[in-house]
Amino acid sequence: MTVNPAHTALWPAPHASGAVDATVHVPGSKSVTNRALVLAALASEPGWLRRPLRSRDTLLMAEALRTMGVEIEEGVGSEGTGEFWRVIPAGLRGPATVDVGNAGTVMRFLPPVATLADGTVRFDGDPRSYERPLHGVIDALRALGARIDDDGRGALPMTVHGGGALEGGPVEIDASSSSQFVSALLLSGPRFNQGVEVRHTGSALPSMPHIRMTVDMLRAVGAQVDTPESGGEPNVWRVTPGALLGRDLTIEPDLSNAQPFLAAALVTGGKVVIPDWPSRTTQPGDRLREIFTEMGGSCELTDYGLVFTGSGAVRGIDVDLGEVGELTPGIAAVAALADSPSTLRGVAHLRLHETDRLAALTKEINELGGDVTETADGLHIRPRRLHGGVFHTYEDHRMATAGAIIGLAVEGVQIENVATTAKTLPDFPDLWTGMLGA
Ligand SMILES: O=C(O)C1=C[C@@H](OP(=O)(O)O)[C@@H](O)[C@H](O)C1
Ligand SMILES: C=C(OP(=O)(O)O)C(=O)O
Repeated sequence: MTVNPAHTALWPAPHASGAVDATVHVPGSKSVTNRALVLAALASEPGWLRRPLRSRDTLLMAEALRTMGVEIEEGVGSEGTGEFWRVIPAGLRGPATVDVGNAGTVMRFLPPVATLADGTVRFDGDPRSYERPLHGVIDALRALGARIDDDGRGALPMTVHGGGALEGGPVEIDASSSSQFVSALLLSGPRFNQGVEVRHTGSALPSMPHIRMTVDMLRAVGAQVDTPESGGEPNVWRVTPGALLGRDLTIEPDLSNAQPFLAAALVTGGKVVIPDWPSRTTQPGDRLREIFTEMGGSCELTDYGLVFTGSGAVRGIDVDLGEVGELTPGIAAVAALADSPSTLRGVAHLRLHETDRLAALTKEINELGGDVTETADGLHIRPRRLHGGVFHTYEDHRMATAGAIIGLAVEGVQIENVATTAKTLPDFPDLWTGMLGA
């Protein structure tokens, strides 16, 4: 096996010599960009995405849709409007091969789309993608009338034999390992002959804000969606069949990717401004306003954006992160630098994210001298004086940014493969050094 030198390269994480004071323009949301691409591809007229995120996960999504026949033109708008993608839907077709990389959104959102294609669509990806749960999507699609060949594990690689249409209707799934199973079925639901009714039957469903994001974005393109919150049964979502509108959508900044920059203000007692922070959003990163305030900061949401200020003190926290699991690595990093212990709960499913995040955080923080223990569904973090060393990242973008947060406060931290941040934030190293005024 050849080793990619980028994967073993070490990046000296910059140490902050004082309080940071910066404005950071954070690129667009991965979750919004990839939903917008799917919905635009399924629409009955062209649509626009403005300021889309250009990162590995979103470029994989765009490329996959292109291989199924969708046209996506890229351009730059007039002054100040930034880049745009114009999506021109077409009859979806195979044969096609989709590389999902290690993008949960691509591997889960596209198999339902592929059932609508005329022809076979082969799905493959990074080695880790073979281990990430997909059974909820595969079993549900089979129950709704799709023909799918996999190797019997209910995982990648697999082939969807698209028949040009899918019957759809009611289906039960256990989405306790990923909310993306529910989002995947809902996103394509309007295009199934009978729509779809998804009933989650397992234990706690993680990442509810991401399901709300799916529902909001479906409604914005004209879909009719009934949800538990709109008076329906608990754990049941129903999408009525119907055509989708093309939309002109400006993508919000990725609030989960704003996390390391806010954390920088918190751990250095400085100030960071994130322009264009939305006043209303379904992004889970919006919970950072509350979580990082409890950990010692304060924030003000203005018309310009979010102004976040650290106080100099960093406090531990006891918090259930089940709704906002993707924030866990950054919160764990801050917790390791706090003045009191933390307990992070409700995130057992992170063991099947980009890497086993609970094991990776425990190992890497402890190797810098920390005291972290894994629990059944999270982490106990007792802050200790940390020292420098190599912070391994396991091809996980959020491990790399977590290590960078620790590096601000601890001299001599080296991040392995910082390039892995390209999954959702290719500009990370430049934004980070820019924030520090380097
Ligand atoms: O739908 C989405 O865009 C996402 C849902 C969540 O997945 P899980 O429910 O699998 O945690 C989240 O962690 C992921 O980063 C993005
Ligand atoms: C879990 C994540 O990604 P994915 O969309 O691949 O599930 C994440 O970005 O933290």
